[in-house]
Order: sequence, then C-alpha cells, then structure tokens
Amino acid sequence: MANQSTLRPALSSLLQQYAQLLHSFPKSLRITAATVLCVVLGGLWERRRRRKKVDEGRGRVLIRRNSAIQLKDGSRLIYVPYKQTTAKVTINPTKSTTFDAHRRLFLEPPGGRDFRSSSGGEGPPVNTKPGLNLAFLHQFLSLLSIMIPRLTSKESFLLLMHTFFLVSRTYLSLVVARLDGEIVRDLVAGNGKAFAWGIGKWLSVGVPAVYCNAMIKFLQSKISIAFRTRLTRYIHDLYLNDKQAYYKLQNLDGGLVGGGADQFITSDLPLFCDSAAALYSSLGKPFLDLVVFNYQLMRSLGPLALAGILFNYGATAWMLKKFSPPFGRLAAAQGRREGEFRGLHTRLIGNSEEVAFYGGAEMEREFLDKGFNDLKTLMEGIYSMKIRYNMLEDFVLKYGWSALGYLFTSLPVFLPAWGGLGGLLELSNSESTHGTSGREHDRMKGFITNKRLMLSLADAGGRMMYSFKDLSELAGYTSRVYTLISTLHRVHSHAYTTPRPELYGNADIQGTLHKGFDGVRLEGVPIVAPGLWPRGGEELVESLDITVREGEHLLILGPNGVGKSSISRVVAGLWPVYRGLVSRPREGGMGGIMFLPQRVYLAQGTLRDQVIYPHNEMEMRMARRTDSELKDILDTVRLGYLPDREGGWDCRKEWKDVLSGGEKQRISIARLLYHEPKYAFIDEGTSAVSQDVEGLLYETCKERGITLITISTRAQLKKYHTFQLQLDGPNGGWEFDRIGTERERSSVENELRDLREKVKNVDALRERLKTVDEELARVFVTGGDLPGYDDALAREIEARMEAAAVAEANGDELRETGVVVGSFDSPGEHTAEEVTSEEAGTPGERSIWRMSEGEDNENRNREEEVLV
Ligand SMILES: Nc1ncnc2c1ncn2[C@@H]1O[C@H](COP(=O)(O)OP(=O)(O)OP(=O)(O)O)[C@@H](O)[C@H]1O
Repeated sequence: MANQSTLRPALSSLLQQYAQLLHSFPKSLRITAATVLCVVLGGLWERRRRRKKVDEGRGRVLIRRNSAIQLKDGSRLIYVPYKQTTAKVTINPTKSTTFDAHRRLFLEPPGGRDFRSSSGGEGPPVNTKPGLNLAFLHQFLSLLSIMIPRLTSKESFLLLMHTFFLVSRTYLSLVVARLDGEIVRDLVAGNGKAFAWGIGKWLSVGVPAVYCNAMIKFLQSKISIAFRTRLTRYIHDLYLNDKQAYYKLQNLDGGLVGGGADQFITSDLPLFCDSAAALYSSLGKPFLDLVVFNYQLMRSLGPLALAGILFNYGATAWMLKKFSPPFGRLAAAQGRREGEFRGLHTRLIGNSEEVAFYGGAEMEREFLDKGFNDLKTLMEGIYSMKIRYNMLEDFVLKYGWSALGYLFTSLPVFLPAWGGLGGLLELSNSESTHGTSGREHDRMKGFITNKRLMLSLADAGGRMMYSFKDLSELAGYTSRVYTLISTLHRVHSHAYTTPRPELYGNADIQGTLHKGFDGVRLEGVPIVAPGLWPRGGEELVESLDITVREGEHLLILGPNGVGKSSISRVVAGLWPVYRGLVSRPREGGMGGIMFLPQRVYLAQGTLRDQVIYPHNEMEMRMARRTDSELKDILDTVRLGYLPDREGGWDCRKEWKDVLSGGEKQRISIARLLYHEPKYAFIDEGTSAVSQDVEGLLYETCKERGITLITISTRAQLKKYHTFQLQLDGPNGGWEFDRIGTERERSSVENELRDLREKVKNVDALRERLKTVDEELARVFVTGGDLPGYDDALAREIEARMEAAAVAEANGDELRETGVVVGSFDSPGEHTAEEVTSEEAGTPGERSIWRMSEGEDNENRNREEEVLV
C-alpha cells in the first residue's frame, strides 16, 4: 500500500540523480552559472520590453492583409494578419497520388463483393447500417488515414501531448487518492503536524492537476480543429477541381441521399471531428485509469476483488449493449433530416425574390413546417428512446457499482485471506502488539484510499460505458463523412463499372472528349440527358455531326427544352460523351473556350471580381491587367456607369440582387471581353439586353476575334452568325446549314410571297369590318341610344346568331327581351312586342332580316373572319 505508484520512484530517483550531479560541481561554479543564467534572462526580458516601447511609439504598423501568392507547385501562400504582424500560411493541395492511394479504401469497403453480386454491379459503398460493427472500424480507420497522414504530422504531436497530459492526470489521481487516505488517517489519529503537512501537499498537487485538466480540454479542441482542417481541405480538393464533382454529384451520381454536400461538409464533418477528438480522451483516459487503478486495487484488495470488478464490467457492457437503442443509426438519420430542413431554408434564401413576386410565403412555410415537423418527430422519438436507457445506465453505473465497490473494499476486513495487501496488513495488525486504535487507523486509511480508487474506477468505468453511446453516435457521423468522401471518389475517378450496363448509364460511356483542338467538333455524338446512377439517360438529339472553325459563328436554334443548352453541357464536359468524339479547345484564356450559361452567376466579392470571374484579383494583377482596362470593357458593354454608381471597384454587394436582368447579361459579356477566349458558347446571353446594344455586343465580340456559338430561340440573331444548327424537336432531328444559302433564301422568299398575298387583302377586309361594325351596332341594340360597338357585344351577337341557326334547324324561334332573333325566311311572323328593335330600326336594319339564307351564311362567315 505504501508504494502506490510505479512512476513516483522513477521520478524521485531521477530528481535525486540530478541533485547529485549538481552537487558534484564546486560551489563557486554553481553560483557563477546561476548568475550568468539570471543575467541572460534579464537581458532578454529587457530587450523585449524596449522593442515593445519602440513599437508603441511608432504607432500602427502597416500590415499586409489578405494577400496570397500562387506558387509553381500549385500550393498557395497566404498572408494572414496575426497580432502586430502577418503570418504566412502555406496551403498545399492534396496530391493526386494520395487520392489514388485512398481510392481503394473508399471504393472497396469490406462486403463490397456482396453488394456487387446482389445489385449486379459495383456501385455505391455498401449501405451497412451505422453502428459498432466491422464497417465502422474500416470507415473510421480510412478517415484516420486522412486526419493523421504521417506519424510526424502535427496531429501526431498533438495526440502525443494529449496522451502525456492524460497520463499525468491519471498519476495525479493516484497521488490524490493516497493523500486523501493519509489526511483522513492523520485527522482521526489527531496528528496535527502530519495533518497540516498533508493539507500543504494536497494544495500543491492541485496546481498541476488543474493545469492538466485545462490542457486536456485545450488539446482536445486543438485536435478536433486539426482533424477538421485536414478533412475539409481533402474534401474541397476532391469536390472543387477540373472533374466538376460539385456538379456531377447532384446531376449524375445522386449518391448523397438526404441533403447536398453542404450539409455533410458544414454540419456532419464538425460533429464527427468533435466526436472523434473527444473519443480519445473519453475512451483513452478511462481505459488508462482502468488499467492503473485495477492494478492498484488488485494489489491492495486481492485477485478476488479484481475478478469481481472485471466480471462487473463485462456484465454491465453486455446489459447496456442489449438495451441500448441504435444510437449510430439515429444520429445518421438526424443528420439527414437536419440537412433536408437546412436545404429548404437555403432554397428559400436563394430564390427569395421569385417567391416574393409569386407571393409564395404560405406555400414555402408549409414546406418548412413539414421539414421541421419531420425533424422534430424524429428527435422526439430519439429522446423518448433515451429515457429508459438513461434510467438503466444511471442505476447500474451509480448505485449498482457503488454497492459492489463497498463489498470489494470490505474484503480485507471480512475476508483477509482474500484481501491482498490490505488483508495481509489486517492479519499482521491482528497478530502485532499495536493497539486497537492503530489497527482502526490503518483500516481507515486503507478504506479511504481504496474507496477513492474505487470511485475513480467507477468514474472511469462509467465514462467508458457512457462512451459506448458516444461511440455509437460517432459511428453515425463516421458513416456520413465516409459516404461523402466515397461518393466524391466515385465521381472523381468515374468508378462506375457493371457487367450489364444500362443504355446511356454512367457505365455506358463510350465516347471521347478531346481537349486541345482548334475549334469545336462533334462527330456522331448523341446528346443525352443523363439519369441518376444507376439509371440510364434520355436521348435528346440523335447523333450530331458539326464542326465550328475559327470565325465560323454558329447559331443553335430550336424550341424550348429540345436540347440546345445540353449541347454546351456535353462540350463543357458536364454531361458525358456517351458515343462519338467531341473535340474542343482547352478551358479559358487566350486560345481557349469559355461558356456563358443561361443564368448569369454573380460571385461573392467586389465589382471587379464580377467582371474578371473566374479570375481573382491576384490572377488579374499577375496577368498585368488594370482597372482602367476593366473600365473600358464596361464602357463597351454600356455599363461604364457601374463603378461610380456602386461606389468603386472594391465595393462588395449582393450583386445578384443589385443588378438588373439586362445588366447581369452585360456583365457576362464583359467577362467574355476580359478573358477574350477564341471560342465562346453564349446561352441566351442577350435575351434581356435591348436590341440596339445586343447587335453592338455581338459585333464587338466578333471584332475581338471570338468565335461565337450562340444558343437561342430567336431567329433574328442569324445576321450575326455564319452557320445555324436547327434542332427539330421530340424525335431528336437536326439540320446544320450555312446561313444565307440558296435553299434558305428560297424558303424565306416563299414565306415572304405568302405574306404579301395576305397583306393585299388587308384593306378590303378593313373596309368590310367597318361596314359590319356599323350594321351590327344598329341592328342589335334596343332603345333609342346607340352605344358604341364593342368586342364583347360582338361576341354575344355571334353566339346568338349561332343559336339562331340551331333554332332554325329545329324550326323554333328564340326570343329574348330587347333582342329578337327570328327565323330568316319568315320575318313577318314576329309579334309587335317581340320586334322592338325592328320597330325602332331603319330600312337598312330590316334588310338583314330579309337576306336569303345563302347571303346570310356568307355574311356571317365574313363577319367571323373579321372579328377573329
Ligand atoms: N441536369 C439534368 N438532368 C437531366 N435532364 C436535364 C437536366 N437539365 C436539363 N434536362 C432536360 O434536358 C432537356 C433539354 O434541356 P435544355 O436545357 O438543353 O433545353 P433547351 O433546348 O436549352 O431549352 P431552353 O430553350 O428552354 O433553354 C429538358 O427536357 C430538360 O428537362
């Protein structure tokens, strides 16, 4: 019992050796060394003080802020303001070899074969239910290889430090347990001096103990943020690169069920990192405590107590596992619901103007309320499931374990033969000549020490058991983060293989996209709207063959939804080339190709950033472009007033709300003029621009040597283009022609001739319309006043004439107050009251009634024609 710790003797012997070494030097030398050390330390302190004073006198130092440099190896050097200076931070992109090495971990999880055989193809990772199983171990270790890439990495150092403080804390707990026993013993024995000395030691132990506790918490947070940084950068590198995973994830793969990648990255990832960092201390420290305290207890209480304690652990773990709800699955489900709810809000924020115009608040609230109700129902279910489990857990861990603790600590007293060192002490005390009081004091000390050890052990065991729950939750978060990374890997490396490919499915891509061609060429390329994996896509345009060379501007025409924009998606590489060959220049810049989408995207940032997108200011400066050049470009697109109106190039606004539809489109053309690519796809890029400016924009682009491929529904744009591609509609047909060919001219001429014929009749028809108007106004109105003729009345008359025709066929008469419509061949049969209008009318009016049937029909037809 006296020698409770194995570390203590080692430490004290180290200190003793060190003291001996010091004493071996002569006294004068020791004094000199101490003086030199004091002088050096004092000098350093004084220097620091003076420098601080000088800095304060100089005023605020000019600090470099928010600037960055792109290095040749692809890494970025960022200057971040730090205290009075700037700190340099280098961000290295993840190497492609790292992705290659990790692909197997994320695309071939254990059990992948089962999935392959059941679904007929390799696909998304096995959807193992999140929980404490082998899949969790695999997923966690795979993520760990990203979080701690090397043994020499910063995270390893942090974990080492954390371990050091955890071990120190455990050692201090042992010291505290022993001190506790000693203090109580001295108190009971009435030994005042020893008691006061004990209190002094107690306080001196408190200082390193609180420091340890604070460091444990601090390092846990540091580890969490370090893990998060590693994972976030890794995910961003996979998500935002030239493979366009950010687009394909939603539009081709669809593997992220329950929210977009945003929810996974911003919500599930931090939860996972916090949970993983906490796990190390919530599992590592109790584990260490268990080993050390159990050893101590075995020494003082004997093997019987240890066996009992171990059995107790086993039984508790079994019971808690048996009655525990599936925390892992619940955490994953909650994450998914949270994601859906958040997604609804994001959607509303992104489309607030449209919703406001439609007055759709009520509808949106219904969606949001439903999303929240789903989340609430799930969370309430989880909470109610936890009640029973928490009751069981509390009873077992607090009351059951304390009762057993009393039993075990009583072993040396009641069963000294089985009571280890305590039992031996008990036996020797009973045989020795010490009085009863000495035996009781030792018993007291032993009991207090053991009780404290038992309490610490119960605490450690309890935390270990509680951490089963944390572990299950961690399994849920792990599964979410692993799903995200494995889906990204699948999209990134296009890992879709299957023995029986679905037509135009992700595994049925046989075409080629060739970048580096001077022009845009499609050879035998069907335009297919892709279906979400593993479904196949739908063919919109059948095998397309077109070539656009420099200066041969192409206009793509066709009705809505026929697949015009889809051609640009295929050429841009967003949609797969299922068959044939697509050749195009490389992305962006001089000699490259640029795509202006139908909906103009306005990025976060300054006005300058809007014009130079997707460049940033750093790239613009590196390309030696200036603000005055940007101003010229804005002048060209008739937006020269923007810098003054908005407050300069550096002003930041929510540009999508600030600029009008036409202004947005002109900003988009300004981007084109800034980047000056050789080829450009413009998808309905000027539909909101006034016609005078539209022509100017097209002509300017052409003057700058940009070959245009314009997508539009408006044939007026033909005059700015050389070729046209007409998409025909549902059958996927198309026609590619030079604009202004003989065939096109003759078809236009035919159309013109038809129109001219029609125009010739217009005057005659107008004359007739006038006559009919006058006649109608006179005939069909009762009373003396003749109100002006209007359309509604004419339609009513028409309807009545129809009815009269029907009545005539039936040999009936239709009567109505004010207006009487009679049978045409027997007008004389009307009664005096019925023919009110006839009485008030003129001979001209009556003549209508006397018209022959043939005349009437002809007349009516003509009226209809005119009215229509
Ligand atoms: N991401 C997508 N996944 C699957 N189908 C899509 C996707 N985007 C568009 N489609 C479908 O592809 C078809 C063609 O769309 P596209 O945008 O090419 O039409 P468009 O001819 O440009 O029409 P508009 O003149 O209205 O812009 C449409 O039926 C549309 O529903």
